Amino acid sequence: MQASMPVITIDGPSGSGKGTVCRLLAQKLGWDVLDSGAIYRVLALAALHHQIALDSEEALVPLAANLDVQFEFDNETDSSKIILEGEEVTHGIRNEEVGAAASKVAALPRVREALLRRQRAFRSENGLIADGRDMGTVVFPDAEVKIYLTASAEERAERRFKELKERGLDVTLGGLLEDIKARDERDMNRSVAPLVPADDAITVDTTQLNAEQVFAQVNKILEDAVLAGKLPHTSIKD
Ligand SMILES: Nc1ncnc2c1ncn2[C@@H]1O[C@H](COP(=O)(O)OP(=O)(O)OP(=O)(O)O)[C@@H](O)[C@H]1O
Ligand SMILES: Nc1ccn([C@H]2C[C@H](O)[C@@H](COP(=O)(O)O)O2)c(=O)n1
Repeated sequence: MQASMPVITIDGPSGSGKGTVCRLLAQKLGWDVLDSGAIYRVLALAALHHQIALDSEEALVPLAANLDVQFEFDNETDSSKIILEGEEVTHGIRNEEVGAAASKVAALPRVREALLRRQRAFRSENGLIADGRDMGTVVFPDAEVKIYLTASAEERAERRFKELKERGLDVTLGGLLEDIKARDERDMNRSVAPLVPADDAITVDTTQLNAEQVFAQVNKILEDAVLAGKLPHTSIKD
């Protein structure tokens, strides 16, 4: 069964370029993508809407278990549309406030447990590229290929600064660097599923690489995986 359902996991800290690589890979391979961070972000936004405290595991577990969220593919924009409780939140979840809130709810063990099945259900006959923090360690420990992307906090803050400025948001580089360091600290040091590379992950430090160079390195890793018999050669198109 596994050979027909390969999974590639891409884990790493915020701004390391996971989403960018996943999008490029999905376009190239035609595989499905799990953006697990979006699930935590949607849960955090739902908690904020319902005025549920971000450390209340008791209240967050039922919210997570019954989360009314749909990921709909939008042919017009060639991207996913996220609908929470009937309202589109595709862009509303992409800010630092929701990111920090997601990192807080994600630190609660029973919340993670409640979201596990929903994430594993993304495994698809097409093949799956899974983006997150614990894809290779917890959600898909049997993934055929595991990649860990990283970059210095300063470089990640610069990237985010550029992105948010282009979106017209009023942010400072210093503030974003603080946010990134706080998020790293929480995501890497929580008691459950902390952000660490899986033992069998290949690490790519993207600090000095542009997106094209990162994509080239990831492609090389996939080609090597085909040669090693970990991925079917039919799964990698030129
Ligand atoms: N190698 C790179 N060099 C420079 N900028 C990059 C690189 N990779 C991605 N970026 C840019 O950095 C920003 C963050 O990238 P991306 O969203 O892919 O990171 P991420 O790891 O998915 O972050 P998060 O976990 O917070 O969702 C984006 O604006 C993206 O265009
Ligand atoms: N597999 C995952 C994915 C995400 N999280 C948490 C921790 C992150 O800080 C937050 C937002 O993720 P992002 O969209 O920035 O990738 O969600 C996690 O704990 N596990």
